[in-house]
Amino acid sequence: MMRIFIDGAAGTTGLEIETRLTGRPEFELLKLDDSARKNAAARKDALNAADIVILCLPDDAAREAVSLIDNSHTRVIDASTSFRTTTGWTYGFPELGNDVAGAMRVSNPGCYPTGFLALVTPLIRAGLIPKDWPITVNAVSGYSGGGKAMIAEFESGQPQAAWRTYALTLAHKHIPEMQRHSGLSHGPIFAPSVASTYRGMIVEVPLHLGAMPAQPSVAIVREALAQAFSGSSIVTLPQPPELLTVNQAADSDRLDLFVFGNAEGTQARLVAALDNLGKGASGAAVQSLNLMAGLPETTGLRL
Ligand SMILES: NC(=O)C1=CN([C@@H]2O[C@H](COP(=O)(O)OP(=O)(O)OC[C@H]3O[C@@H](n4cnc5c(N)ncnc54)[C@H](OP(=O)(O)O)[C@@H]3O)[C@@H](O)[C@H]2O)C=CC1
Ligand SMILES: CC(=O)N[C@@H](CCC(=O)OP(=O)(O)O)C(=O)O
Repeated sequence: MMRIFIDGAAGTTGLEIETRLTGRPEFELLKLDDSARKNAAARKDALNAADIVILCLPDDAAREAVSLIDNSHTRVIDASTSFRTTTGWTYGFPELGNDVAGAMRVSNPGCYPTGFLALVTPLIRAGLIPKDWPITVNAVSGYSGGGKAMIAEFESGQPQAAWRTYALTLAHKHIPEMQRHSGLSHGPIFAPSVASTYRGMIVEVPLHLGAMPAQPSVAIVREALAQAFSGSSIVTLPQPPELLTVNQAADSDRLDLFVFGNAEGTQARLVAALDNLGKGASGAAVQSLNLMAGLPETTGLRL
């Protein structure tokens, strides 16, 4: 049995991972009781006793946790933003060709970048989108994306907006990883928003196909994505439902991709649907854990 320690197991992402791992015979979960879960000495012992640790902490606490590991065998999956563009860390998106199975340090992708990178990276690699193309990404997330604090706000009983946008300084923390792992020469314009629903997410990239140098057809774009993810049962291109809602992939660990186009074939909307707590966080972490443990990647996932 591999020993697993979830640092931050009482938080939104940590609890979801613990639920997915509970009862799995391959893993022994190391746990700290409530009085010790923020005690640095107790955390240090657990971090060093584990074969694989999963950090579900705010950025500063995640950096601290990594600094507390003083042995060479403990492997790390970090759910925070801290190491997603750090040299020496493997970006935990195996469908993009990253070697997660053999990695010592894995950064779990951000929820929005997961949708964004699945939509654009294969098209950039195929030469259909130029690296310097001006890209915009619009997105809506369930409020659990903001962790315990935002959940408390939305569930306080006070009236909440049905939808609100944010990151109006155009400097959201996910832009660096979107740029780095897509291969774009500059970051996209990113317009995220939150809806008054617990979980689920839509990430959309509109494209003027007719203005692009390769002028790819909608069919070519769809085929490039289908080919890129042909080996995956997590990232797929299902038939679009009649109504595409923010809850399309909620309560699952799937990443559903759609390509819509106008009749002339000059414009497209690339759309990714996922659960911010599924493939956007806990599902991706469990997928990476499976690979690092030498197990089939979908073990214990909800597809
Ligand atoms: N929610 C989401 O959809 C996603 C979140 N993430 C990332 O995952 C990480 C966790 O997020 P999320 O679960 O939403 O956040 P939460 O706020 O829900 O949970 C964070 C947990 O960390 C605990 N914590 C804080 N500081 C320490 C510390 N020094 N030592 C031990 N525990 C500590 C908190 O304790 P307490 O309970 O006392 O506050 C809380 O239980 C973040 O980096 C976030 O950015 C990534 C993808 C998606
Ligand atoms: C709705 C909401 O507030 N979402 C969070 C992102 C949640 C997330 O998954 O970000 P990390 O993976 O980087 O933690 C935000 O925009 O900051």
